[in-house]
Amino acid sequence: MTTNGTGAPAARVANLTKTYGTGDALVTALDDVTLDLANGEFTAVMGPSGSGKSTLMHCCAALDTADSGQVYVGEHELSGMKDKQLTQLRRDEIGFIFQSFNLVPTLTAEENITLPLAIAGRKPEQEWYRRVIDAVDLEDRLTHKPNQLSGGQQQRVAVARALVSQPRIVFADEPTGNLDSHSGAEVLTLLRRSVDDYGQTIVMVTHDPVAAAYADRVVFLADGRIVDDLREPDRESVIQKLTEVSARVDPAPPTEV
Ligand SMILES: Nc1ncnc2c1ncn2[C@@H]1O[C@H](COP(=O)(O)OP(=O)(O)OP(=O)(O)O)[C@@H](O)[C@H]1O
Repeated sequence: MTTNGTGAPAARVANLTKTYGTGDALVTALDDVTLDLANGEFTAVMGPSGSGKSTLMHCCAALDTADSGQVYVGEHELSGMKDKQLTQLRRDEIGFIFQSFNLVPTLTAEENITLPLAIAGRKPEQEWYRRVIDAVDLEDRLTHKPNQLSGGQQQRVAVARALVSQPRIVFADEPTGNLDSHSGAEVLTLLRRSVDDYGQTIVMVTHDPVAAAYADRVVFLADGRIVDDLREPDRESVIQKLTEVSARVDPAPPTEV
């Protein structure tokens, strides 16, 4: 297996290209993308609809494969791995948070949180588990089923589920897309704290400049390419960059974001 050397970033893609369809229907979803995702950093991925954000995240998270280029998660190079190894990697090294929460409706909050560990035949590391439950502030909701919880509480369960196995990297796909701004802020604060307090690495796709401002870095995609990279973003600088990126894609005068 090819490795990424010592001191590797949490994840790295190198010269990643992915197309869909053929002939007139050919779409280049990713066009020679190279990106390092540093350990302990919170990265937001933004860009117009169809710019390749989900494709990039799915390739990084071993949920999809590219046509060419390399994807590393830690020291593992994904193209060299068999299906069983990829399943193990997803289980042991990667956490996922989806827009639609994706909780199991018949299980309690606590059972949902510990499900990935149960599947892996592992028990939660007790001290870490308590810290996660404490951080997501769900102590009195652990025996509730998802339909007895608000959207924000359900997403906090999903965040706890992603964090409890101490994955190398967490991928979040529009984690606040279905939440009101107050619940969204709670979830984003929680993600931010997991980076600041525990050194968690997070990659989040979002359309929301307010959500992106919680990150350390915002990577902008357009037409399958990385076209900008912003450090220490705030809402205004993100809106400014988004306007510039949209103008590059569509030469019509930029509209207000
Ligand atoms: N399964 C597929 N078959 C064909 N084309 C696809 C497929 N998945 C994605 N695409 C195309 O690849 C390009 C990138 O799509 P992708 O979903 O990665 O963009 P995105 O930036 O996540 O968009 P959005 O913000 O709308 O979710 C788009 O042109 C899309 O239509």
